Amino acid sequence: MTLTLPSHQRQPAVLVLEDGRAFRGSSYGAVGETVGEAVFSTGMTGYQETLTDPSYHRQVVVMTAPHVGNTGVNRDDMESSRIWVAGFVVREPAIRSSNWRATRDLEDELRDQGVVGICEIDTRALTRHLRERGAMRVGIFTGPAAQRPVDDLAQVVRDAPKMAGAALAAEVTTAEPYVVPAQGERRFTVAAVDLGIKAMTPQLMAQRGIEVHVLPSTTTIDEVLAVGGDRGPDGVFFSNGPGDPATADREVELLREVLDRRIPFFGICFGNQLLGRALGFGTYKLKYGHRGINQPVLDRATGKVEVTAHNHGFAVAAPLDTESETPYGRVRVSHVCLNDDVVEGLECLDAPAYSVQYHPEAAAGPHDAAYLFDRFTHLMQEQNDKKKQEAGA
Ligand SMILES: NC(=O)CC[C@H](N)C(=O)O
Repeated sequence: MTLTLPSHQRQPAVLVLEDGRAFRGSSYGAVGETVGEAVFSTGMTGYQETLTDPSYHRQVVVMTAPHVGNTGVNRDDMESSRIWVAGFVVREPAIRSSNWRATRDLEDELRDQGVVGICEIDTRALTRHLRERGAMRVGIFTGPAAQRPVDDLAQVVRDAPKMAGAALAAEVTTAEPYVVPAQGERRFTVAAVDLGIKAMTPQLMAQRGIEVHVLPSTTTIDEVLAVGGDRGPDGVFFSNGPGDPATADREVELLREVLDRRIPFFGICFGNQLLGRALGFGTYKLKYGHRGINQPVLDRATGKVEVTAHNHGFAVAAPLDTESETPYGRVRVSHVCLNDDVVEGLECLDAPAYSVQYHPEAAAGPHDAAYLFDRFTHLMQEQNDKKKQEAGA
């Protein structure tokens, strides 16, 4: 295990935003260049889960926590098989990892996975800039690339694709279907469409007796219906994932097929945005998004406030104060973010479907919202009971 490089061994590096603002610092992780959308995460812990969350594909993540890498990386906190962030920005890397679960240093992992990063820059100033001007494209240039004129580098950044309009599910989804078995007795079988799924999500379902069939994003309705044999799936789940929900027309059509058949549906994050679209709402890009593990969300049914994990740059445009009439009946906004009133959850009142914009799988994050997984099993149980009654009647 090599220790994180002392600053005198680091290479010069520069971070350049699309509006021309530049921050000079030192290389961190792999040396090279990278571009992506600049976003900031306010999580004080959980950097390994952030780095390996496929929703961060094509995003350069700025950590507002000033000291990163303290607990190294381990085998258990991977949310997928690799790091997905396009780049990583930290104020000060930890000089050494110190945690009983650590298997190696974060910087070694970043370097081995070719993730270009920058450290020793003023991440507070950068975060304030992004809050004021909004999320924008960014480049990190380290080693020889850092010597090029900033104007040239800013042009490289402006030539990179934007996040608005990006369809990215195909780049992160599983190539082949796989099954996560139920723990204990199997009570339900669920088809989970992988738009960038995090490993914790099927785990939390499995703990509740759900056998989870994770399917590629290109899955057809027939493939969904084939899950669970002759009975079909007890429920369908759409995962979190990267990219602009406005581009996901095929997935929205698939979801409508699910809603038409009244199969219980649960969606997280990207899945919430796609339920919104399937119901006829629009989606839009937030100025700088929500990313962190301490965001207050109001459950409007109970009046309770949950402290929750977020990672989204887009949101659903649904009216907060009235129920909406949709092709699938009445729909209400079930959850809102108390920081900015952004829609954080949708509930169909006449169809077995609901979703949340935030992350009840909480990897990393508080477990306040774990009840949403129980709601899925209740919904499936209710629907199965109804079917039995109808068959008996
Ligand atoms: N974590 C997610 O599922 C993110 C959804 C979507 N890509 C967004 O940024 O809003």
